[in-house]
Amino acid sequence: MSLIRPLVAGNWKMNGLRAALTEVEALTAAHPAPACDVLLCPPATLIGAMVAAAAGGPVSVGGQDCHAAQSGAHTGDTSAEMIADAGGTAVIVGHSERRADHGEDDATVKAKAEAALRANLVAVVCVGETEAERDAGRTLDVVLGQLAGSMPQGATAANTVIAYEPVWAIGTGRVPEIADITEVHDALRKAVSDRLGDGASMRLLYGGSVKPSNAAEIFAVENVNGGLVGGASLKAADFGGIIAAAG
Ligand SMILES: O=C(CO)COP(=O)(O)O
Repeated sequence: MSLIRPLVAGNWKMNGLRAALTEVEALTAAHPAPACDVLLCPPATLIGAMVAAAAGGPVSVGGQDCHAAQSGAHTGDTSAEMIADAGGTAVIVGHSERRADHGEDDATVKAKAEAALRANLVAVVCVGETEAERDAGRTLDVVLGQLAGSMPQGATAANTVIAYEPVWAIGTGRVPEIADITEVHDALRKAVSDRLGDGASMRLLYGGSVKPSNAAEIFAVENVNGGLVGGASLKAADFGGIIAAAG
């Protein structure tokens, strides 16, 4: 890991009722001053309550998705402005589960990322190849293509984070070889540096079966600046172990 302050982000996906907020209190008590930024993205129903539970501590709160529009006739959707109004400071866009379950293409993800910036949220833009794409030797093509198509206009190292999440590593316990993570993150670094004036300091997260037991090795990769964590972000003990590894 480089001099960039790492970010360890948790994506609770469709998990968590109010009772789970005790995990945030436990995390804050155990890690009052971590050596990385910490973000938790609960379901939209919990954003406001999590902001309250995390008050005064190091944990920032974000959404898992937003609509591209600010408001309007979009039943069931949440705008970036609503996430900000609830106290959120970031939003994940383009997660592979959104791309797969809701047919979101790069143009949709880009519009959502631009909505995030419009609302002064940090956009966490996800990219990643499927197993078939990796087996076909297309990993870099796919990931760099998604990056080019999903990057918001106006992106800077301060307002945009890229998360590389190989689809086949999500929730499977399978993690790419360190050499493979290195190859993709080096390519992402070159791409953001070529495109943005301050791309050299943009945070590039790895996601997919990050655990306390493998986090230190992954975070030691030069162009990995933290992680996007699913299952292991649900419990303070696990997530705390990953936060400690980012120090
Ligand atoms: O999809 C992920 C985070 O967005 C990764 O999920 P897991 O950490 O459960 O593999």
